Amino acid sequence: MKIAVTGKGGVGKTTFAATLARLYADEGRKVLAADVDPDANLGLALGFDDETLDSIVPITKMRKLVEERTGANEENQFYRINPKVDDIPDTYSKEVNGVKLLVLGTVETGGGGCVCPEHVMLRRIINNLVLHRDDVVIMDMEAGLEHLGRGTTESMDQFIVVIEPGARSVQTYKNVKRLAKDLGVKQVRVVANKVRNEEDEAFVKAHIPQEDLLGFIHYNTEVMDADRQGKSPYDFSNTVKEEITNIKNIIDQGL
Ligand SMILES: Nc1ncnc2c1ncn2[C@@H]1O[C@H](COP(=O)(O)OP(=O)(O)OP(=O)(O)O)[C@@H](O)[C@H]1O
Repeated sequence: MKIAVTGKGGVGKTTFAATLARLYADEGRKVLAADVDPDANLGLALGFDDETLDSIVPITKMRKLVEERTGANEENQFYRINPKVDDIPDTYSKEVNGVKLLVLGTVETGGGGCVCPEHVMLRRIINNLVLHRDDVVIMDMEAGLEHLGRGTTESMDQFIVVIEPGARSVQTYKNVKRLAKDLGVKQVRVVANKVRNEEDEAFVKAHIPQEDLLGFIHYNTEVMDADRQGKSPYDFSNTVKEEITNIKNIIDQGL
């Protein structure tokens, strides 16, 4: 199962991605969670301690590794566009609560899809995760899709946008849907988070087609408490766990 979770900063992609990862791990599945976010914080939500997290360097910031694999350095502007990366997920991930975390970080492409060595590495690792791993892969990504090539998206099982009940989030969903269509993604699905009441639910239902709506996660102060204490929301809120379990069931049934 390969799942990409996208959305604007702060909407709750990390909360959702981390909880989903832990639910799969609880079933005994091998789970790899990849953090492809400039504000990489998936580790905390999975349950890592601060010390371990401080020791993790995102792959895209490992200059030596990028140089070694791509052949690019200050003198050499030419580099391999197909660097070897298949060993990277196992070598550079760390495990907690049954989930392996691989922090990739991100590369600023200015929306134009730069072809710097770091970006080549990032795209190739993501491609490798999606095409060549047989376990569950959950990617926590920023809204842009520039790290995904067509070959990658065609093999992705779920493309999920996390939104809040508001016009700006709906706009993000529409933008992602447009970009995703160009990349051959069959369906972009939505998880509406921080839903407070029936009006919020009605707003979401009015703006998101029924077939794209995976479910709701309600606004819950336990999630904020977990965040404040640097803990996994999974260990703090049974309600959110149940809501995300319901969403997972829909995903698993292939509905
Ligand atoms: N259902 C919820 N109820 C209340 N607060 C929530 C809920 N979901 C997320 N939050 C809070 O919203 C904030 C952002 O959540 P989270 O880090 O999961 O979002 P994100 O989209 O991954 O953000 P970023 O892009 O900055 O990584 C956190 O403080 C989190 O505790």
